[in-house]
Amino acid sequence: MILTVTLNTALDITYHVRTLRPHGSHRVSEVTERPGGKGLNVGRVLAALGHEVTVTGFTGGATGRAVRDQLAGTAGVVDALVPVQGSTRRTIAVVDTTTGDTTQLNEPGPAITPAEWSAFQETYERLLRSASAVALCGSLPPGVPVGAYAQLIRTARASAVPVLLDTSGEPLRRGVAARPDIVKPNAEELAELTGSHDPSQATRSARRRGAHTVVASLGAEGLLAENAAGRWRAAPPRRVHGNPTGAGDSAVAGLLSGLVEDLPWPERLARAVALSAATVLAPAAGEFDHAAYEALAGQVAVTSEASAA
Ligand SMILES: O=P(O)(O)OC[C@@]1(O)O[C@H](CO)[C@@H](O)[C@@H]1O
Repeated sequence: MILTVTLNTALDITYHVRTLRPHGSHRVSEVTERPGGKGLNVGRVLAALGHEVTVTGFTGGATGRAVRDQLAGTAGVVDALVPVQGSTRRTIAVVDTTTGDTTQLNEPGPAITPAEWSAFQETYERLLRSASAVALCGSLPPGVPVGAYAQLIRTARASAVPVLLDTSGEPLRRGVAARPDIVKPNAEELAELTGSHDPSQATRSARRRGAHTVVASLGAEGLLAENAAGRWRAAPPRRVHGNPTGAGDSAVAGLLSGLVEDLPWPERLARAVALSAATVLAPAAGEFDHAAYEALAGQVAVTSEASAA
């Protein structure tokens, strides 16, 4: 199975409003509630692609129960979430239906105790024994050490399980230094990590810091990937409009499925870009428009660039 880790799970609430105005009062025309946090989205997309998935991380309180109840109805996803005393956070995405822009509000998450963190590490080590790959995704809730991902990467590497990291800030910096197989930052996270706003320079710099393969998500422009074998750009055939929440998570699902199927890198990237675009066309994170995915899959342009120095 593929294992995804979401230490800061969420109940994702998406509101649609006609025009979002700061200081204004708004009528919500549509609301959806879904299990969220990046790794849960990755897991749902992987399951929809036909992979066996186990999700772990922390959940607690009434929001945690809502997350678990919905996951229980998701075919192909095994729930190995670790219960905690605190309450799973809510994250709010407000979609302005006039402009198509999305505004996000992410709560910090529950405080995790040292005993809960230890319980998680035991669960993680046990699950790694039957994992073909693991993805470590999203922010850290309060109480989890900032070097948590670095530690989880070292554990995965010691168990010879390929590991992908998708996070930001200091957890990303420390995680990259622990030499993950793949790191998938967006342009902003990559610039913060490396100090460079030039994606080509920044991917190279992130590799020098320890990541074997760097896959940078560049929004509507697609992906830029670099490893010892080469450098590729993968771009969707056209700009798609919709809710981008979770588009990066679908790209991660595409990369992981390609990894366990042992696809060549250009095919992995094409799949990741098609899934990502098809997610923008779906109303909520962790879902994608299947017909659009099928249509886009053959239309992603992947070009090989001069190899990295
Ligand atoms: O606060 P984090 O963990 O960085 O991001 C959380 C989050 O915004 O990311 C997902 C979309 O990628 C949402 O499902 C989720 O709520």
